[in-house]
Amino acid sequence: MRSLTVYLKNYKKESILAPFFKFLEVVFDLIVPIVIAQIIDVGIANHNNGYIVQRFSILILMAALGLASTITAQFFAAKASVGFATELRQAVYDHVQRLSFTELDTLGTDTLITRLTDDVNQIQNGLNMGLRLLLRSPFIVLGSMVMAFTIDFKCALVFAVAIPFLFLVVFVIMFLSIPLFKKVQGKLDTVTGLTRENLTGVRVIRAFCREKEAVAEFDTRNQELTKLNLFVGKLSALLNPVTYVLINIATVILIQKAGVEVNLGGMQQGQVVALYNYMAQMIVELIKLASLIITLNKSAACAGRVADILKVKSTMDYPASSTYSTQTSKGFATATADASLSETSIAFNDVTFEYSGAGAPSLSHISFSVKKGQTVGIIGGTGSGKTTLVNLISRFYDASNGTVLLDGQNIENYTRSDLRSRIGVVPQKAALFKGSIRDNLKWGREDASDEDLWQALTTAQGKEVVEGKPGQLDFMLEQNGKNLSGGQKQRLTIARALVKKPEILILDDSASALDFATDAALRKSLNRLDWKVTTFLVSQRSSSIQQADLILVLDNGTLAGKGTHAELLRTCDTYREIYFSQFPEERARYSSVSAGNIMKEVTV
Ligand SMILES: Nc1ncnc2c1ncn2[C@@H]1O[C@H](COP(=O)(O)OP(=O)(O)OP(=O)(O)O)[C@@H](O)[C@H]1O
Repeated sequence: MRSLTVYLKNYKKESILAPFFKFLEVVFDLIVPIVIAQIIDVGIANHNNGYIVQRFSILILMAALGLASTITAQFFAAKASVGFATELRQAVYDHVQRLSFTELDTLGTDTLITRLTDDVNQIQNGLNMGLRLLLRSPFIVLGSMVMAFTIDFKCALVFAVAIPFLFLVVFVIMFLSIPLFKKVQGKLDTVTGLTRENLTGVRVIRAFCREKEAVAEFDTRNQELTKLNLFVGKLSALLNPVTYVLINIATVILIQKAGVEVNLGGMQQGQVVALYNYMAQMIVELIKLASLIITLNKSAACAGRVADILKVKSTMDYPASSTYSTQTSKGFATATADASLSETSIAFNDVTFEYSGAGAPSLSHISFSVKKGQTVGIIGGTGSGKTTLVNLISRFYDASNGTVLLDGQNIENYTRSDLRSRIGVVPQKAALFKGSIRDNLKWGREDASDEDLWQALTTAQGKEVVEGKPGQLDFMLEQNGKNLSGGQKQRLTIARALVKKPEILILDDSASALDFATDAALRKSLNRLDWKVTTFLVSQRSSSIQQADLILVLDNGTLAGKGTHAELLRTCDTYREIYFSQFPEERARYSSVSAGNIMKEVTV
């Protein structure tokens, strides 16, 4: 939590001035009861109107100065807390952007959203209140005691005994509720997650008539959150009655003692009024302190959660500059040392990969190499590891064992920007962002001209889609591109990757929403690109990858076969199984010819 104070460094002046002006306000507040006592004991007692008017003017001056101090303190506290929250939110967001997918998978999106929004807001509130009240309340409480001692020693002892009790109550309740506030935020994460899941999947919920179950589950989680919130609220609410009881007992004792003193002539009535005023000021301050402590507890819990995110270190490092020209990649010679490697675009050298906490590898001992300009088809059953394999090429994850090589060099030796500029990825789930089609396509390359964008759209079979929209490239997409169909989104995401003119193009099942004719047209135009590109085509459809120079067949995380379509039909059972399940008529033809002349017989 202390680590977060670094985000206050640009607001040092404000963080000092806010409590300073609060302190001035306290001084003016503490002078008031003394002036009132003088009006009673001197002005009223001696019927001295001039004195009363003079002291009354002082009271007005104190009030005016107090008000000015309050406003100034509020201004500085607001400036510091809002500025701090802005910097903290930005820092957490930047940090999250630098984390690898391994950390993001472990943390989870829901808690990141709560921490970036609600938690940062709670910290901002806590800081604002803290800067204004954290010093004010103790100043008033201790200041009242000091002033009481200047009036009457015996009566002031009442203050001296009551104050430690009051602080004890405040601290006990504080220590009991801090861990509970952390739990409340955890439950809030769950409710946020459930809300997100239910709202994004609302169509599916309705299609499967699961509304009742979804509402029931939300209700349960919401009730849990409410119950805990109520419990913490009740615990915190104890603070006010307990402090009231203590302070009222102290007031009764004070008035009794002061009354006796006045009767004995040791004190004047005005002084009793002043002592009572100090006690009353303490009540008000302790109530404020109680709500301040509740707010501070909440923000302390939230600050801990935000600090936890900032403590997470990315397990993926990128070199400051690409080191591949001087370093030898693990197990492989440098490109200059081995000319054959310079022809290799991507190579996997005995790669094994396990997701953090998964318990078993998703890819085991994968080895293959792909020449520049080749098209690679990746096929396999659901969950066989196809996406995982291409994610290692983009370095979304690092291999647990073995090496991934790009141009004969360990992929870990490339800078982030170097790597990203070489690889164009079209993910399985088409993701587009709020903005014009032009803005979205330019993610591929900032300086791309409209002509470049249309060219990419033509290749991606998306030209007609954009031509059909009002404003064409200026057509505004809604969040997640939800005003487009699934197939239209896929075409735009493919075009976005092509705008970059990458050396390596990865299409992760990204033509699944296209009809067969469009899919075929897309593959045809990808073969006619005017730059040399190595293409990875992940697909469930045999027809989509049949023409590839190399097909990788995955089965439960292992490489069941690699080769061309014809080779795999001869050598790989898994491939045959997939192919014949999609082209059952070919099975009969396959059985009727010998494995030797299958290449001629099977339609490719
Ligand atoms: N983030 C993750 N954390 C843990 N396990 C994961 C994660 N992503 C995938 N897996 C697991 O890794 C295995 C391979 O998943 P992958 O997404 O690579 O399969 P796939 O062949 O692309 O499947 P599909 O064709 O359904 O897209 C699966 O068993 C899956 O459960």
